[in-house]
Amino acid sequence: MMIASVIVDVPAKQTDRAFDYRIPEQLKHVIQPGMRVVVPFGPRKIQGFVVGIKEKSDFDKLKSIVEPMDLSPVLNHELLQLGDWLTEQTLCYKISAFQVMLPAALKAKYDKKIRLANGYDVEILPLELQDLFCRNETILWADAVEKGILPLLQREASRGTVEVVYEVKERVKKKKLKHVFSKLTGNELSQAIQQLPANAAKQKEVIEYFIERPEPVELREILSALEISSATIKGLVQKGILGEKDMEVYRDPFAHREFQRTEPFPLTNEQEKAIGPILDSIEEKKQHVFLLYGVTGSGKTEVYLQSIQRVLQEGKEAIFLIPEISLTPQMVKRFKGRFGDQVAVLHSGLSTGEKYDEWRKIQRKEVKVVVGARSAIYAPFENIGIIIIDEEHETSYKQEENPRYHARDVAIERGRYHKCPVILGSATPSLETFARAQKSVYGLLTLSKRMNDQQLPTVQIIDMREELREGNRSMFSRFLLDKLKDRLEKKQQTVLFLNKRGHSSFIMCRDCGYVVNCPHCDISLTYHRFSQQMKCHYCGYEDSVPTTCPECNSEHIRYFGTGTQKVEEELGKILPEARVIRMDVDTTSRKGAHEKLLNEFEQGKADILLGTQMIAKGLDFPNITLVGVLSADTMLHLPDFRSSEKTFQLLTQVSGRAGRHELPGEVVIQTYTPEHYSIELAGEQDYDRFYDREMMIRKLHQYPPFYYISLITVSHENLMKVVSVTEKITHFISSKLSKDSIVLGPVASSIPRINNRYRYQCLIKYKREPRLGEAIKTVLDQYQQEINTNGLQISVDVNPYILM
Ligand SMILES: Nc1ncnc2c1ncn2[C@@H]1O[C@H](COP(=O)(O)OP(=O)(O)OP(=O)(O)O)[C@@H](O)[C@H]1O
Ligand SMILES: [Zn+2]
Ligand SMILES: [Zn+2]
Repeated sequence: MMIASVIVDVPAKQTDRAFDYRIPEQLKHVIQPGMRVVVPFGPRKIQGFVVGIKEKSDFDKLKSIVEPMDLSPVLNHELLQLGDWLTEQTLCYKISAFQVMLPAALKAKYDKKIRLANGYDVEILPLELQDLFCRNETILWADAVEKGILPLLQREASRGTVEVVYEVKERVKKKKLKHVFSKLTGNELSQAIQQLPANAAKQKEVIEYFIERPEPVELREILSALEISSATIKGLVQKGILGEKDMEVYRDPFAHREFQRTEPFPLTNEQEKAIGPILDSIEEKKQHVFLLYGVTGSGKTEVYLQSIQRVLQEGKEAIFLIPEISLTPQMVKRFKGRFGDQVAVLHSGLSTGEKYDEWRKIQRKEVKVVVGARSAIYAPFENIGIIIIDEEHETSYKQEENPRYHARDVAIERGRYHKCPVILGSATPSLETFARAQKSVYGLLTLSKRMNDQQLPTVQIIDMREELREGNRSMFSRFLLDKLKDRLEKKQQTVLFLNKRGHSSFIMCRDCGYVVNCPHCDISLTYHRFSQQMKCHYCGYEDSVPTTCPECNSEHIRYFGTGTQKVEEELGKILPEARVIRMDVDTTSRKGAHEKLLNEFEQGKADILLGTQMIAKGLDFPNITLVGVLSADTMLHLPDFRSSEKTFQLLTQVSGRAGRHELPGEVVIQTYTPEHYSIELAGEQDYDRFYDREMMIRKLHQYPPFYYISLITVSHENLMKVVSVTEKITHFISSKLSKDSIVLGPVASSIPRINNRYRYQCLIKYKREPRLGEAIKTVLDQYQQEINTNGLQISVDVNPYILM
């Protein structure tokens, strides 16, 4: 008898182990480790992953596998092992570890069918199958099971003649939004304008919009772009000029694009020196982790590209990770330009189905390079030759839900398996990584000069308190304003950066200082200009903006904070001649908008690019000679020991956008705390001194990289309950650890209540605690009953990036 060990799709403590199932005779040669199967579990039939096959079981009465869900394994041997490792490292359930490695389509609801693979004729199939495929383009999986032809199909699948397709049900991920489109041709529209009454200015504006851009547009977008109400559109719909329909908003922006092929540059001396050890490591087939520490614009990307090229020559595959926010069209162009259609791109703009298609290209070895954000680290390649993590310091590489993994750790683990180099690249490495490079745990490769031999841009720090004292109440210092005017005259471009992170716009009473908070969470509500609503970002609570202050009845209660729209308005007043492109979540929510705006800026259609985090990275335009940072310190005051590091990194990245080509660059940083070392040293672009300074502080306060930390957060509706459970946990953990470790708690989390649940935490700092994982598991076991029945929640984050 053949028996399969199966991890079932029930993420709970009691089911977090393999269950044995009998493999029915007719599936004996079908079932393999790494396949998904349907198994009976209690009264239900659920999905599971086969993790092993054996001949004996300790149990006698085994149930049988109902059917397989795949023709070939979706998780290869390496990824199955990686799942075990993830479980150990992040203390998550096995099933969560497997699921995080797969595209959403394989988790979702779907219709499963089998069809002839592209380029094959029915004649290639055995007779029994020919008949079926002659009559139908696809065969339902369920029918194939019933007819008993799965083994036949499987043989064909391994020859590549048939394939399984999943049709993701619409409901799952695809988002449909109301779009407006023109029912008339360009000429007809022009005529229609003539026929409108003279006072229909708004309607005329809409028609002009469609003459310029005939494609359908999302309703919400045109309303905000033209600042009109939906009544204007309705009027045009009634006249039969426009139509409305629901349309899918996701599209692959690269689908129909031709990419111009580029050739490798001859490397500079510095680049040669940096790439040498990487190429050696590829040659020797040895795992090696490198930090490529190169200032902005020093040609890191070219080093990545040429390393990948070597890997491809060896017949191997490459994974290139980049933060979602930097996964710009420019970056994609550089990869597709060099490697053509050997590149798969995984980004959040793809629909579930499109992501699944890209994943399948990887699995079927149709591509050799994957470029993508965090989850692309699980690309199912089997012969990896290099893994590269660009902007390795970015915190988005840490997943903030279970399994709480860091892509850097996964990369190093996979590199170990494949015996290949792992490259961590940054101009501002994380302290953890730089410290390891200093201790030679990682190889240190340095690019200290910019490509064009230009100096790094000069940086001027402006004290905004001083401005205020001298009567300047504007959000622009006089110095920055002068520079802006100067660039306008010279017809050079400026990037204006507004730091939004940790800086939400809230509603405040100017008379009494009252701030509107969420009634369920101890945090202020965020104002959403578009819907004119206030929203809680933690529980979703929504309310309209009060017209008078609930505290003092004053009418001076309003939106506070500097949004990009507000900056744009102010620019319009002080520099009316400047052409401004604004990039933020509002103007880039539509697919392709991001690229379109950047293209316009590149083509010189604007003088100033104004934006948030999304413009801090990756821009490489020759005409940018000035970068202005409007609010440098908003992030400094977050309750997070990494806030100085994040501020330094961000300021350095933004500054790096200026003067990357022939023209020299200049940076102006406005701040209320010019004396803070992370701002001062970002001004000097002196990473090394920042590193020394910050390391001293980390050492003093016993934080990473001197100590590891783990965070346990307890939450419950009853405050007393939370405090007492956290206290017990703190005691228990302390008793299990060595005296060199520090256990802090119980303390209230920095957001002490979310969705009416109180939150307390216990923070553990340690250098080496092999028994910590076990101790935490014991805690979870002990409270399992309460977690299941009375709503207690305990979450564990090993190496947390968010401490709130
Ligand atoms: N060897 C080379 N010869 C000529 N030009 C090069 C060479 N290497 C890189 N470049 C060009 O120099 C510019 C900067 O290089 P690149 O964008 O690779 O730097 P980077 O270090 O990745 O920058 P950042 O991290 O700031 O985005 C690019 O326009 C690139 O095409
Ligand atoms: Zn008030
Ligand atoms: Zn809330």
